[in-house]
Parts: sequence; C-alpha cells; structure tokens
Amino acid sequence: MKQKHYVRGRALRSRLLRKQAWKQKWRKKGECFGGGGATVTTKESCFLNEQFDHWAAQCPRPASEEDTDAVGPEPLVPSPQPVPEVPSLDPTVLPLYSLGPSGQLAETPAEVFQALEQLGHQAFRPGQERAVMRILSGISTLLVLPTGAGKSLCYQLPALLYSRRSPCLTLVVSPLLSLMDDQVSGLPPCLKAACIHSGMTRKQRESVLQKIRAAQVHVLMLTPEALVGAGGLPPAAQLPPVAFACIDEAHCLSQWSHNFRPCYLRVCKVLRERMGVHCFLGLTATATRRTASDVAQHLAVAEEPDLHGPAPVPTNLHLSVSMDRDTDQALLTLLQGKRFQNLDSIIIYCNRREDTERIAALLRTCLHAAWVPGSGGRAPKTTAEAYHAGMCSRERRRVQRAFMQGQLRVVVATVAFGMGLDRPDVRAVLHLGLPPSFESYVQAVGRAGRDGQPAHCHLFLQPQGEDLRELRRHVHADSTDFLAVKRLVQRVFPACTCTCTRPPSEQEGAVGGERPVPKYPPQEAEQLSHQAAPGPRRVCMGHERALPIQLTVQALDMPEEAIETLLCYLELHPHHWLELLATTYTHCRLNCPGGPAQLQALAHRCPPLAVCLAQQLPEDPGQGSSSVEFDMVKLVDSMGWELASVRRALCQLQWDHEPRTGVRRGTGVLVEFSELAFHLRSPGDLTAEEKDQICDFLYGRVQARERQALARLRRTFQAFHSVAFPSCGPCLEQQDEERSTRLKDLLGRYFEEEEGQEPGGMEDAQGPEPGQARLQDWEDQVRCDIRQFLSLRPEEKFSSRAVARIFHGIGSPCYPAQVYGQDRRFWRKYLHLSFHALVGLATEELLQVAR
Ligand SMILES: Nc1ncnc2c1ncn2[C@@H]1O[C@H](COP(=O)(O)OP(=O)(O)OP(=O)(O)O)[C@@H](O)[C@H]1O
Repeated sequence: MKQKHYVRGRALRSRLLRKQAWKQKWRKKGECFGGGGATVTTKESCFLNEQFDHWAAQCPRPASEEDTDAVGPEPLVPSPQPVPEVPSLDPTVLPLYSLGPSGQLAETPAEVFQALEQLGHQAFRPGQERAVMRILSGISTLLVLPTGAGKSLCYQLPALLYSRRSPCLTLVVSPLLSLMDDQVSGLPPCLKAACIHSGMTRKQRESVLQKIRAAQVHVLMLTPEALVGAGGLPPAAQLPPVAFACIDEAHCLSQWSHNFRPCYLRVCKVLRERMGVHCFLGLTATATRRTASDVAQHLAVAEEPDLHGPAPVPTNLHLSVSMDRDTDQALLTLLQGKRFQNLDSIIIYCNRREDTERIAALLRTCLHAAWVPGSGGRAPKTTAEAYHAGMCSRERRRVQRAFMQGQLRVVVATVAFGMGLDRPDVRAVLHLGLPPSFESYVQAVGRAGRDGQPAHCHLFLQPQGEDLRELRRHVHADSTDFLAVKRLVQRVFPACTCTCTRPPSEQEGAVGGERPVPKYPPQEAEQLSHQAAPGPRRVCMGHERALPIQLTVQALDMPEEAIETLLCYLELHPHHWLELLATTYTHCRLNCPGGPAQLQALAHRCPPLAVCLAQQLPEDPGQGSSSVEFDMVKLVDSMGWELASVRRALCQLQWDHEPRTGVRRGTGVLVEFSELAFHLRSPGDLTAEEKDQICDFLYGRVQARERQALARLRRTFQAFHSVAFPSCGPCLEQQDEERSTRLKDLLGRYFEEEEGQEPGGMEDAQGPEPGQARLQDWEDQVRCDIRQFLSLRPEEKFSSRAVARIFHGIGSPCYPAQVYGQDRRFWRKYLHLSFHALVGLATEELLQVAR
C-alpha cells in the first residue's frame, strides 16, 4: 500500500518541486539532443578505453591516444574498432555539368531523365528539373514548393548522379528525428542511405560512420543537433567528400520565420567550415518572401528565390471554416454529414494534447456505430486514436503505422503528427481551433489529397477568440524583459585586462571593428547599423567564455532556447559581436589518489595542469591538495590552446605506460567534466555605451519579434474569421467554392507579400484584441489580486513580467507551472486581459510595495 507523506513548509516544497521539474526537463533534453544529461564522469565508462557500452573486463582493446578525449559532449565519436579500408577519394566534388558562357544552365542531359526513371518517375513536376540541374551544376538553390509537390526528389536525383560519378556523400539535414529511420528506409533502393541522430546508441552511430568512411553510403540524414551538437561528424578528412548539403525545412534558418531554430544557423557554418560544403539545397513549403530572402542569404543563393511556383494550397483541396459555440457537437455533426461521412482517412489537429485524447475518446464513443465505410475497399478497424509528442515513441509509431496502413480512420493529433507523412489518400484534415500561423495551416492541410483527388479541410474557429488567447501565451512565453537582457550582456562581455593596453588614441573611437563582418541583407544591415554605431577599434581580439546553461537559465529566468536565440542575434549582427561555439562541459575536477605529490608530478607532464595550478596558487599558498577544480574554458582561454587538446591532455593523465613492458595502465587519477555550458568567443573591451547599444539592439529585437508574432496571429485569426460561417450547418452537405477560393487567395497573398509592413503596435494601442476584455473593467480587481499574490510570497523577488506570466498561466524556469499552477487563485486568471497591460499594473504595484 502506498504510504501518505505530509510535508511541512510551503517554501521548501516549492523549491523541491521546482528542482524536480527542472531535473525532469534536463533529463528529457539529454535524451533528445545528447546534451543536458547529468554530470558525465569517466567513472561510468570502461577504464580501458572509456566507452560506455561495456566494462573493462569485456573491453575489446585498450584505448588509443586519440580515444582519450571521449568525454563530454564533443568527442562522442571514437573509433575503437578497426576501420575498413577507405577508398582513395578526391577531396572535392566538382559539379557534374558546367554552366554556359553567360552562366545559363546546360540542357538537361539524357542521363538525368534516365535517373529520374530509375527513381520511379516518368517526368519532372514543376520546379524539380531546374532545381536538380542547378545542384548538378554546383549552384546553391532554395526551392519553395507546397507540401507533397516532390521536393525530396531534388536531392535524391543529384545524390544518385554524383555518387555514380565518384564516391561522395550527400548530407541531408532534417529536423524530423522521429521519422528519420522511416525516411531512410523509404528511399529508392538505388540510393544507399543512413542516418545519425541523438536517438542512436554509440555503437549504432559508429557502425554508420564505418559505412560512410567505406563510401558505402550515398545519402546521410542528420538532425541539426547531431551535426553541430554532441559528437558531430568526424573531421571532413576522414569522410568521403560532400557533393552538396540539403537543408530540409530551410525556413528554420530565418529569424523571421514562424519556426526559427538558432541551431540551424550553426548548421550552415559547420557545413561550410568543417565539412567544406560549397553547394546547398534549401527545401521548404512555407516561406514568405521575407523569410525566403533571409534563407537565401544564409545559403549564399545569389538570385531572389522564385516564389511563383504552384499556389500554396492545391486546387483539389476544399477549404471551409465555421464558428460553432459547441465545437465538440459541431465536429460530430460534421463528420456525420454527407460531405465527410464516407471519408475513411481523416486527420484532426488540436492545439492541446489533452484535447487529442478527449476528442479521440468522444469519436470512438459516438461515431463507431454511425460510420459508413467509404468506397475505397479498405475498411479501417479502429475509429479514432490520439497522437501527440507526450506519448511514448512505440505508441506513436503504432498509431502512425495503423493510419498509414488504413486500419485507423481518424487520427486526432497535435502538430507532432504528419511531418514528412506521405500517405497520398488522406481525404480530410480538420482543425479544432485556430492554427498558430498560416504556415502551419498550409503545412497541415497539405497532408490531404496528395493523390490529386478531391479532399476536404475544415476549421472550427472559436467565435470569441478563446484559442487566440492560448496561442498568445506562447508568444509571451518566448519574450523577455530588459533587465534579463542586460544581465545576459553583462555575462557575455565581462571586462578583460586587454583594455589596459589599448592606446589612448584608439580609446577615443577610431571607427571600424577588426573582426570580419558577415554578409547581411542590405535593408537589415542598414537598420541594424542605426541601432549600433560602429564601436572603437578592438584591442581585445576576444576571449573564449563558458556560460553554464543551468545557472544562466535560472539567473535570467529565461529558457535555454531563448538565450541561444539572443546569442545568435549577436553573432548575426553586422558587428559580429561574438562567435558561438559548440556547447561544452566547462567544469573539470581532477583527483589524484597519490595526494599532492602526485598532482605536482602530473603537472610536469601536462602543461594545462601546470598552468591551472599556477593560476590557483596565489589563493592557496603552501597548502597541498590532492584534487583541483577549475573552469576548462577559462584555462583554455588563458593558454591559447584548443579546447579539445586541453581536454585530451587532461584525460591522458588517467593512463601511463608500464616502464618495462610499455603496456598501458590506469594511474587511478580521476578526471570529471560537468556543467554543460554555452561556449562563445567575445571581446572584453566593450565600452559602457557599446554594451548599452547591444542591450537596446537585443531588446528591440525581442520586442519586434513579439510584435511580429502577435500581428501574425491577429492576421491569421482575421483571415479565417472573414470566411467563416456562423455554424458548420452550411458545410455539412457540400463545400462553398466561393469562400474556399477566397481563403486560398488570402493565403497566397500572405506568402507573396513583403512581410513586416504591418502596423507594429502592441495590442493595447488599438484597443482590446479579439478574445480580450477591456482593462478598465478589470483594473481594480487585478490590482487587488496582484497585491494579494505578492503578500503571500514576500520571500520571492518577482519581476513584473513574472507576475504577468503567472496570471496568464505561463511557466518559466524560476516559476514553473508545476509549482505555481497549483494555486488556482492566480494561475491563468487573467488570460482574457492584455499581457502588457498586466505587466504595467504589476510594475506599479511592485513599486508601491518597494516604497
Ligand atoms: N516527378 C514526379 N512524378 C511523380 N511523382 C512524384 C514526382 N516527384 C515526387 N513524386 C511523389 O510525390 C510524393 C510527394 O513527394 P515528397 O515527399 O518529396 O514531397 P515533399 O514536397 O517533400 O512533401 P513534404 O513537404 O510533405 O515533405 C511522393 O510520393 C513522391 O514519390
């Protein structure tokens, strides 16, 4: 029987719960991205070769010197087993075809059409031939085509032809970790493919790498994290040359896209600098003009991207929208109406995981008896199942397989379902609630009717904009306040002693930084240069620094991704304020069982240890110690060595050779690395004005992003609202073609337009937004609640944003939902009021309390 435990003391419990929530998140991150794990120690690995999959007794052979750095996030790719013979390879892959005298593409040769047939297709679809010929001519290309238009062929065919000419590799970077294995097995048999992602064991990864080294793989699929994060790929010299790199979902590269992923920016850098990639193919189904030109810039595509391909929503899709009071009942009515009742492959998208479970159960109960199987012949056995990222991967795979095989009629899912799904005969896609953007709507409906046959899409919009409130929460969750930005800037640019040597003439402000200035869209660069005038000529050429992730996240009350995004902005700025390096473990603890004498002796054969001890001596004069703890990155910076070399030198202290036999043996020394940290290089001689400029720039960017996201939401809501029926009644029998076309036009115009021209004011400037109440009607009550909330937790130092977040039900690292969500008096209480108005009131009340 379970025993009940009673805990006294709210403060203690909150702290414990907070810690627990944080640990859970940390562990999950570790599973997904290879980072975020607990302290990595050599204790958990084999004593002989430091691998994690066996103990010393079963060790196949002692580690080589190169293996000794197999600790921490970077060196996850040791090569413990004999490497097969690598065929002699050309270091670079030349384009297959050369351009004409005026730079035009060659006429498509017969071998390209033969390869197309070999891949199972008779003719090219629109956009494919040009993209394929550009890649085969070595020209970087951005291809924007709707979902299901056949983008994958544009890397498959060139990969096949390049590999036919000489052994080489095509890299495909894709965020679809869950589907990667399926994607690999779905490739045509003439293309040998493999994948590397963080869900693989070290052994699996090593076996893939061996095949690659032996040039047995034509296409290598990778997640961005697997490329730039933990482990990465071995040096380019150990791999076949890369013909070209394909970036799937390339819109993630743009900071203006609905789905910016900072990690993607490092992908291009790593591919260029580490893998020597010159030719890129970017693929996306959802890029506005602004996003597309930003992505093109990153991929170094010279021309303006062509957005005049097929319309974002194919003609065979029939779109409709309704605003029903009782959405659950309306959904049941719609599915039993003439238009939907015979359709036997339906996806229903919900914004919340709980809803997927609830709706699936509702459909199982209410639809099972009423359902009339379609004429397709395959009658699904199950009516409805839920699918979301919170389910275990086995269960998700089971649901997906059942749907793909036609055994399941309806999948009720979050957006986690359907990415990369290639079932041609999905007959309907329904949305229960407003999608977060036009992009995600287009992507979702694009899963239907890929076979060209008619398919139906319906959206249930909540009439009072209730779903808008939920979506706005996500926007505010990503935002931050000025103080947090300032704290981050202080941590990133601490003063260094290099400034002492700056000549006085230069301190006055000779113009122009010496660091290289990255290429930037002219309009953007101009805008940025107004915000950040060129600073004085740098004396300090930059220091390597480590910002421990956990500590920084807690200190700034900002999620890791938000911090990474801000760091990316600084790297992208025309002044190139910093350089982001791969995350690393920064804290090192070295323990000598032989006591201080052994430590001193080791320092004689290990320069990093000698430097470290020398740096520590003034604090600990005369006192011998058998262990030492230090910041690796600081040490590396002071020595001017490479981080990997220092780590390797330290790890080697754990081994020496038996003097007589020369056999390797353990010294008993223990080297532990911990504290995963952002790793960067930044100058330490910034003036106070420069730091202020940087803060202004970052905060301006955060605000602009928030404004842009809110404006996008508003526009999405208004577009669907403008074509919505008051109830689903008129959509039961047949679609309304006029409204469907009107919606398609609105979507087409959105992707065609230059974005960012919208009035940028926050919601309050124009009165309450849809789904919001007027602040004046609530002000007294809100003030009263804020005061009560603050008085209940006098020990906490809330910021006004933290208070507003709690009233909107937004968790943050310091104030997680698991803790604060328990107090229902405040959590989510004012979701119907403007977030910024709440911040304003909270500021006034906090000032009042402080007086
Ligand atoms: N030239 C072609 N002729 C006929 N069918 C094709 C052609 N090119 C691709 N296809 C088919 O079109 C389907 C969709 O292709 P693919 O998965 O590459 O689309 P996509 O644009 O990548 O979609 P998504 O954006 O959803 O990933 C596949 O079944 C593929 O075999």
